[in-house]
Amino acid sequence: MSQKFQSKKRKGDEEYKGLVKKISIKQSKNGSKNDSVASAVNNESNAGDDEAIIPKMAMLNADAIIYASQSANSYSANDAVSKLFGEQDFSSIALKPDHESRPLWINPINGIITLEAFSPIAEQAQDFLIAISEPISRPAHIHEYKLTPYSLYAAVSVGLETEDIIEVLNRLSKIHIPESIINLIRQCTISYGKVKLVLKHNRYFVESSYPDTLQKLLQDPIIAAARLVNTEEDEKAGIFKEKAPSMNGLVIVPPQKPPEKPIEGKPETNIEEASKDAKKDEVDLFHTVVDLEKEDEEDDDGDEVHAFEIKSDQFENVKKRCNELDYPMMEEYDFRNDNNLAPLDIDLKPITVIRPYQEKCLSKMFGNGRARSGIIVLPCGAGKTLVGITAACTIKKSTLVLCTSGVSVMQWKQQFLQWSNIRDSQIAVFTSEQKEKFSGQSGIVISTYSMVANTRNRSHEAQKMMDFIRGREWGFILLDEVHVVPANMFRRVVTTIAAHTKLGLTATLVREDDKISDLNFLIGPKLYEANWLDLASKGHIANVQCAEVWCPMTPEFYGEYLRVNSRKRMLLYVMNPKKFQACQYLIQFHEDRGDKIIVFSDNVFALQAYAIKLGVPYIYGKTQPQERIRILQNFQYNPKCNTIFLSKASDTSIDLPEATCLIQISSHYGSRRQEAQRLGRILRAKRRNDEGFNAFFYSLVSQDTQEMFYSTKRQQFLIDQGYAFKVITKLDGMENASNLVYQTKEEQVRLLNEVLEANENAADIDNDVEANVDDLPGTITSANFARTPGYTRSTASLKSLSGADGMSYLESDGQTVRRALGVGGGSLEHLRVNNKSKGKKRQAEEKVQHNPFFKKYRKK
Ligand SMILES: Nc1ncnc2c1ncn2[C@@H]1O[C@H](COP(=O)(O)OP(=O)(O)OP(=O)(O)O)[C@@H](O)[C@H]1O
Repeated sequence: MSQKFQSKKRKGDEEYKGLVKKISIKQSKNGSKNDSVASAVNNESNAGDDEAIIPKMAMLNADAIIYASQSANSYSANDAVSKLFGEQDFSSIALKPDHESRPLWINPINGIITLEAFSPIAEQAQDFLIAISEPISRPAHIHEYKLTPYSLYAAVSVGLETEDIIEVLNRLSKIHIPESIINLIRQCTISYGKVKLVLKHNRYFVESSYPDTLQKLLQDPIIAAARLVNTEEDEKAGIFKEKAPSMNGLVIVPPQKPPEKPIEGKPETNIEEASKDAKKDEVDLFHTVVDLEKEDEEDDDGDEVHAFEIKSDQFENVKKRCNELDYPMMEEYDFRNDNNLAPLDIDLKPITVIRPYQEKCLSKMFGNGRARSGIIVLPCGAGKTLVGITAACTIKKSTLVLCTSGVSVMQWKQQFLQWSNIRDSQIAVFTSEQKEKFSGQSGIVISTYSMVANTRNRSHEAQKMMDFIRGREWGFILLDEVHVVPANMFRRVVTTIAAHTKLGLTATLVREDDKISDLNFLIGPKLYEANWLDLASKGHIANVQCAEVWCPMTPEFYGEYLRVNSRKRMLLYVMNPKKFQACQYLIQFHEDRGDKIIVFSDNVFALQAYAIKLGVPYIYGKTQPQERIRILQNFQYNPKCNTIFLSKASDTSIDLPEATCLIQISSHYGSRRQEAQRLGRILRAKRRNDEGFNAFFYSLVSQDTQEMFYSTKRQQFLIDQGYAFKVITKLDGMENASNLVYQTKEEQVRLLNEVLEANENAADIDNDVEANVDDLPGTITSANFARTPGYTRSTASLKSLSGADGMSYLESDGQTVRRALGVGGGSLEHLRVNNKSKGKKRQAEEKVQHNPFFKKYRKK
């Protein structure tokens, strides 16, 4: 087990112990466990709004853990070696006789589930585990998941029930489910998912199949005061039927009909059929999970649903109160029966075929014929946009889409027009530049979080647009890149706009500020999370070779690095001449192979210095829109423009499927999310289905500097998704390259002086990003593609390429770091030969005729 892995584990265990301690103190103060929970609820009620919205899940978690830690010793066989394993000694737990055919094991102390990903039923087991637990780490052979109160809440939200979860887990487990885990599941699911908030005919109803729960809620003074007693008109309208008087005035909602058309555009692919047959045996073995959902539907049909109405201006208070009472309300929208909101005439175009995993996440959202609010997590480039559009086509009501930048706004609009039959007049854009309204009763508005959440300095036009957005009821609100929006901005948006269904989309449900829990309650539970490597193996996203390239510092740079303050240090390790050379060498190497390369730097000083020195075009926050479009178009369609430099401005929202190689020269501290988003720029590579195709992701780090620490931190998310980072300690062949920059000591010292003379602010990241990104027009779309010259790009055969062969590397898969010099049989030279004629041809072409586009970027 690697040190990193162990320290992560230790940290998790310490957090648990911390919680246990906290709870124990509360218990001794308050006398009993229940009192402690009650006091926690009271404390939360008194806390600010931010905390009150989050129920006491952590407390539940801690309660369960107390149980677990008390019984920890009972898992030890207490033999001679037990003490070596401490609390992790589970030698007394008996394996089931047929444990070999069962794929998972559960840690009774911390709820971590270890899955054998090579088991024949691993795929189905993964589906189940995704529904009930958080994926922690999913490399090729062994996966780790963790049961948490949030994940169990999400499980209940998509229709799983307590006993079913325990039953299926038991079937899949090599050991009998430990008592501590059963307790955790029971405690976390007992009250969740039992109460729903349903908006019907513009009236809010609290619904449940458990009348006792509703009675309990009605005993709360705040909820009781918010209740609206049903009138006779309701009965006449036939919406409800009074239950027996003993039900204290609760009404019974007629059972839901199953949806006529579950999801628009359901694919009927042969692949699906074929894999169904092949997996029949496994499915038989796994029938419990599959049947579970069927049984649910059947049960649902027979269930009596009870409800009471609440005043519409009180729904936020009731929601908050239910959270405090630990009965968080799931939000569901009965869109098929909503005759109040004007319908939106929108359908997927007949040519649109959604992929199986896209269908799977949508089935979690629309599983019971209503629309559930929640979050869908799909890798970058896996098609979140189409998932959102399909959801809008299913709900068919006015839709508000919020994105992080003006660029994304334009891309969303273009994608709506591409995939659906929506008319141009029905789709409006609200950005700092355009303030459009749709015509007619219903339509789509696409805007940014900042436009909607901003409360200061609104222009008259913007204010009118805001009144338009706030003054109406939205059937659906789509929240793109939910993980990046600051919590307070998010709260402002979600609480001021009336929407029946909220869907959050993201690739990286990690926030460096650990505010993910806010999202669970502001939007809803996570409905689905896809496996990156799984989608790559099926060709939906590209296979990527990841490598960290270690660049030694020159003695002069390192001497200054040890001397100067931390801001200048950053500039020194980014501007290290050896890194310059590595970058240039990799660009040449990959251009010769026929790759299109993006070089990322979030530091503008370095971005400009590298790009100008290497004669390559670059885009950063201050680049004018016209110039930006010109550069991107050249990158996409000009065979002579194969490399561009981009700043932080293009981390997300840039769709360049031509890009097949990414080199990162400067990255902002240890952001795991940013690293994943950058990788996302090449996951959508057009050529991903070419035989043997690999995209390449290089992170250049200066050896023995802070950058190495940040780099390791940044990679963690991708390592958890199963990506293995090769560490290249020496780029094979670089020493023989004669045309590299900064070869002589004089040149290196001159560069050092430039860095030392640079203003302190030169170490800043591209701060113009947020300010400018809203103003930037979209990247190349099918609409403006028509206006571009008819360039085509020939593809090289990549059959024989297998990665960074021949380089000296260490491999880091999160668990091992091993030296593997020259492994792979090939060499850089060998790889170059495969595309040599093509590379030579290109060089020859360039020699003859310099493209005027580059002139500006070549150093005079
Ligand atoms: N079902 C599908 N059929 C054909 N093409 C698809 C499908 N789904 C997605 N795509 C294409 O895949 C590409 C990536 O999609 P999209 O931009 O929605 O990804 P994303 O998940 O939002 O990525 P990111 O997180 O990086 O923004 C787009 O070019 C899109 O048109």
